[in-house]
Amino acid sequence: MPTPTFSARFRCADGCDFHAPLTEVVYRCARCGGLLEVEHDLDALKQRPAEAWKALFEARFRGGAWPLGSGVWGKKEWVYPQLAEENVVSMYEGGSPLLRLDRYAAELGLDDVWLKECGVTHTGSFKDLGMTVLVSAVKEMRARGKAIRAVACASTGDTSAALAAYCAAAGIPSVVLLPRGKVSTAQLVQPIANGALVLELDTDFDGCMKVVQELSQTPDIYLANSMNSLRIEGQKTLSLELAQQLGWRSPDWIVIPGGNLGNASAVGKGFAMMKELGLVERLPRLVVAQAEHANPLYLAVTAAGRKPGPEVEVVPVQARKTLASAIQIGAPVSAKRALRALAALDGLVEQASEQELADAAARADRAGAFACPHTGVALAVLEKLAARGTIRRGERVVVISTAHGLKFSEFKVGYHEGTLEGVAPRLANRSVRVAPTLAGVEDAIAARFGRG
Ligand SMILES: Cc1ncc(COP(=O)(O)O)c(C=O)c1O
Repeated sequence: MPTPTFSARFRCADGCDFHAPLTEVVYRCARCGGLLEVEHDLDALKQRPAEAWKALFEARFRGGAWPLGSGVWGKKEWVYPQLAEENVVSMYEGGSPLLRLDRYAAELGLDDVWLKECGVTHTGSFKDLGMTVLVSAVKEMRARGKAIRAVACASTGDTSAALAAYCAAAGIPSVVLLPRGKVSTAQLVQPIANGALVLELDTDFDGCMKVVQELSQTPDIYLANSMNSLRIEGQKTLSLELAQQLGWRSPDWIVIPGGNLGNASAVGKGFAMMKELGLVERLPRLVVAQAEHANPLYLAVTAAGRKPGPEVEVVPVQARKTLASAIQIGAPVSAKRALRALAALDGLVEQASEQELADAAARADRAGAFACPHTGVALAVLEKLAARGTIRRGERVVVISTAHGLKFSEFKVGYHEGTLEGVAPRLANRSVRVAPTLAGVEDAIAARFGRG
């Protein structure tokens, strides 16, 4: 049988009859102004049976064949099928570990808890998954003669790191708008090192987002935030990859931290596509976890007093300072997309306080993880749902870890030294200063573990 021709294009996510090729500079529907999504020719994809897709994806996974060994480009037909291979800008993203956290699960009265470590990747966060697609698309557009001077984003830190790295690899100028004083040192130094134009604005993320949207009205400055649905296509592979790692079975629950809410919608899209094409039999339930200091989705769903769905109106809030700085977002651009994913995946929204997120990260660390504060938000919400009996023993849970803990060393050190504002560290582990002698070391061991 000849290989079917796979294709994808933009369409209005709100259902207007608006379409555009992926090589066009367009972020919103020309009719209603709503966000776009990437629409795949599902009939063409269905011509290959589910078992054949699984075998193909597995054969490519983490292999040496460039770029198909990438977790994203190994699924190219489902992401951006028409992209010319020479325009792929890849840093071997994806292929991140899925850890089983047995000791942590036992503390919660659960027995099947996994951590999908999206931070174990080139720039240390899940943002690489979407950025490889977006920057590749820009390379393709430039190769076709489109005048794109630079690619720009507003960021709480991780998006800017990914944009700068992929643009540096491709030789494309990048501009990042950061809220001054609200990103970690490690996050700030990444785009600086990769040669981006780093602009620190005296505002919060929502303020940066407003400016970058105005900036990208100029067609030669391409917008790299996740309102650009090319990013969602790459992030969607997270679902495919974790299903693959679980033997093409959906977990019962996925718990994910939510800020601008692009990632939650990407996870929903990945599972919906796998179900439609027969790669998984059922959908998992989706839990979006928000920091109590930046919780517009939680407030909206609670106020509506109903299951989350697209009818819920999300009213922007002034996000307050949170240890989970990358999700300090009060006006989530992808709220509607995420609400659709929550409706499709029988979802829930919960929140976590600063104390809860910090303790949850420390608790998981005690069982071998090294959780960033955003992952801490998701873990704290898992702990609440387990305590409430919503998530039970015998159910499989995957928590999405969105960044590497090392990017947030100020948070980790602050917790254990007891210097985090408003947090009483219940699980602090202080280093012990001892005399440089055998007796000094033995005394310290005895003090912690008792005499042998
Ligand atoms: C580490 C980390 N976790 C979670 C998020 C939230 O993702 P989203 O904005 O897609 O909801 C972000 C980015 O905003 C992030 O950088």
